[in-house]
Parts: sequence; structure tokens; C-alpha cells
Amino acid sequence: MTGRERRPARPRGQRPPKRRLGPRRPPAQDPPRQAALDTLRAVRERDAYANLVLPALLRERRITGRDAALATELAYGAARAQGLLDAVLAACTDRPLSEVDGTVLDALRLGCYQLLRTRVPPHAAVASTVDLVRAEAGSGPAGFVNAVLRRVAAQDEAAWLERLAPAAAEDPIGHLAFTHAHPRWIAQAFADALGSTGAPLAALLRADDDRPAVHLAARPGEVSAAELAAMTGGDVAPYSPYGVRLEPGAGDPGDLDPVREHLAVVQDEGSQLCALALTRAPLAGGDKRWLDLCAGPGGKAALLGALAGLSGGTLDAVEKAPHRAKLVGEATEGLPVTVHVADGRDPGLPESRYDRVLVDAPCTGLGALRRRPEARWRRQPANVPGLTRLQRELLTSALRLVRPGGVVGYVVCSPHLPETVGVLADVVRRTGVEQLDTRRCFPGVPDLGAGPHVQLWPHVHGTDAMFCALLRRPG
Ligand SMILES: C[S@@+](CC[C@H](N)C(=O)[O-])C[C@H]1O[C@@H](n2cnc3c(N)ncnc32)[C@H](O)[C@@H]1O
Repeated sequence: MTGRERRPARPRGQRPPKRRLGPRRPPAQDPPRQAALDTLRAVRERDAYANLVLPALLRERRITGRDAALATELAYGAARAQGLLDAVLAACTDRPLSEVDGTVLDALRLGCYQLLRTRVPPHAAVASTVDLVRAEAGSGPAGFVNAVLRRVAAQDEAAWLERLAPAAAEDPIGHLAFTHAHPRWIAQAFADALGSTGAPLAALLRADDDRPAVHLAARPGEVSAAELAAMTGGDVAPYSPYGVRLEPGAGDPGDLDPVREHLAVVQDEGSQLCALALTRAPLAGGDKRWLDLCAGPGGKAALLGALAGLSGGTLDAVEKAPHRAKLVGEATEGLPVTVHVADGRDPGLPESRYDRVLVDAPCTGLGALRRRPEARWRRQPANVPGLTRLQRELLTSALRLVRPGGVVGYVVCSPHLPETVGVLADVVRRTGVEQLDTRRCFPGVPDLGAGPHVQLWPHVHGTDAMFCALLRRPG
């Protein structure tokens, strides 16, 4: 993210702290904001995931209802908007943000987020942040935060964007990236995949910046989507026969009884559709042996395992990371699923055996950024080459494991072209495998493009930006 303005001078009389001053005071009497601050700190200090840290903190501190909703909005919102917030904060002090104490910077981000992107009254946003910092770090840092946030509060978000965003005429992608708080390289990747730098890119970035609905998948054979919707207060999803959508901010879905009782899993509707597409591809001959080559934590394995069970089949589920393999075992309890802790590139399973194989490959996750608040600022372009090599190797391995005439589904939760059509083109060229018209296995889903693969989009389908290609090994 680049700004085009020089930073104004530091607020008069205020010096940012080099380090925390004096002993810590007792926690501020503002549990939601304290929880949000502690979440941002865990993300920064320990590379933690906000969407794992915060629910645990809320449970531990018994923060519920409106307070939990506020903590969630502030922690996830500030994590998502970090680049934009930092550009505004940098414009309000002459000291590099890298020299500001970490906790003070987390608090500044929280305060700035409230000022720019919530309806919290400005005086409350500033005062509550100053109180947090006073309790954490003392009155010197609190004075610094007070001065910086007063500068932020002098303008609203639109005015800051006008002042700091690259000009749309000169750099349309940079402008949209800044406006919707995305790193520029990710906006560029989206533009490449969409083939647009105009309205579709703006719509995608906007949707990616929104709080997403939570999607559930009903376990086939146990409960219908309509029953699950009635049990959870959600709505039956538009495309997946097993899907239910819950309103954003409807609380921790892990607490829902059907999820606790394994009648449903939390799973994006796009993920459900990709797993289902594999089962829908036409197949001649036997259809009892299925394989999931990258199964952890088990969302798709649970859906595939239940469907395999209903038709008298079985699923082998491979996962390299032992702790994630354990999660697959838990997610598929009671289903005809065998979990293997192994490397999918050479899992030690018989070759030419399986009727259907899913490769839900490790990827940048650029298609699911809205569900992982801090991920967009953590991912780097340097991550891509290692991932595409692994994706090619896993897909090649799947084509050895599937029987002649069998079907392989290649899925990534990313629209980034090197990970999608790039990997596919390379493997198709080397193996001569047949690409199926994947769109036919997404019945009722509109706007699937020119094919033969399928790219889903948040702004079009309300799902994560999942990519799916179905391939048939020559008979
Ligand atoms: C995108 S996730 C799969 C999500 C899963 N299919 C689901 O729906 O819950 C990719 C998984 O592949 C695993 N993985 C990474 N490298 C692997 C390898 N070489 N062999 C097998 N699994 C691998 C990761 O640990 C991760 O759990």
C-alpha cells in the first residue's frame, strides 16, 4: 500500500514511546475492547489466527451477546483493514510506525478502525482507546495515542481515502486496493483472474472486505438443509443441497448443537459445491473407492465420507500434518473413512485404484481472505512458487492413484492464476489428461464463465473464491 502524501509533523508536545513505561496496570474495565486488543497482540506477536484466538478469549472471559459482537467487529475489522489504518496513522505522526511500541500500535489500530469504520461516537472511540493504553502502558503512551487519534478523527474515511489513496486515473488497481484495504499484489492477482480492473474488481474487493456469512453443511443422511436451517435460525443456501447460511456475527458456530453433535460442519458453500462436483462427474464402471489427498481439517472429507457411506462406498483420507489428521478423524467419526497420516505426493496407497480422487491442495488462500482477517497482510508473493510446485506434485500423484477412466477434482481456495489454470495447464500438458466441463457438475449455479473449469466469486455467488477443475485419467 502506498500513500502519495508526506506525513505531517508529529502532534505537538507528544512523543511516541520507545518501550512500555512502568509496571502494567490492571486490565481496563472494557472487556470487549480488551479482548479485541489482546487478539491483535496475539496476531502480531505469535503469528496467531484472529479467528481462533478471539472465540477462545470470549469463552474464557465469558463475554457474550452485544459485547462479544463488538469485540468481534473490532478485532476482525482492525485486522482486515490493517494496511489502510496504518497509512492513516502514519499520516498522523512523524515517527515510523515500526518504532511505535507494539501494543500501542495495536491500540491505535483499534481506535482508528472505530473512528473510520464504525458508528462508535468519536469521543468514545478516542477515550476508550486512551483508557486501554493507560492501563496497559501508562500515561505517556496514553497521551501520544490521544493526540494521534484526535488527528485521525479530524476527517472521515472518505476524506482520508481522497487524501492518501493513489489516484484512480493513474493507478486504478492501487486505488481500489487502498480503498478496500487490500495489499496491491492481491488486488492485482484478483484483477488478472477477473480480467478486469473496473467495476467487477471493485465489487470483488468490497465483498472481500465485508463480514462474511457463516455457512454450514448438513451431514447427508442425518439431517436435511431445511431441518438444519430450522435448528439454527439460518436460511437454506441457494446452491448446495446441504448448505445453510447464517447471518454474519451470529455468534460462534462451533457452539451450535448440530455442529457439536456432528450433524453439521462449518463449511463455505463454495467448498461444499467443489466436493459435490467431484461426486457428480459421470463415471463408467465401479464407483466405491474414493480418496481425499489433502483432507485436514476434514470439512470435505466429512461430506464425501457421508455420501460414500450412503452408496456403500468408502473414503481414504490422507493428511500430512498429524494434528490435522486427528481433526479429520474427529470430523468423520462414524463414517466409512480411513485416515492416513502421509504425504499425498507418495502416500503409500495402491496406484490406479481409486474411482474418484479429490486434491484440495494447500494454497495461498487468497479466495478465503474474508474469513481469515489478518491473512491478507501475512501472505506474500514469495509464498506462491513453493505452493504451485506442491500443487503440481499433488495433482500428478492423484493422477497415478486414480484408476483409468476415474475422475480427479483439483480444488484451491484461491483465484490466483498461477495456482489455478497455471498448475492445470502444466499437468495437462505433461500427462495428457482430459479436462471435463466442470460447469456441468455445478447445476443451478449461474455465471460460471467460459469453462471448462469453474471459478466461484464472493461478489457473484456469495461463496469463497473457490477454483475447481475435474479431470479424467485416460482409460
Ligand atoms: C486446503 S487444506 C484442505 C482442506 C480440507 N480438504 C477441508 O475441506 O477441510 C490443505 C491440507 O493439505 C495438507 N497438506 C499440505 N501438504 C500436504 C501433503 N504433501 N500431503 C498431504 N497433505 C498435505 C495441509 O496440512 C492442509 O490440511
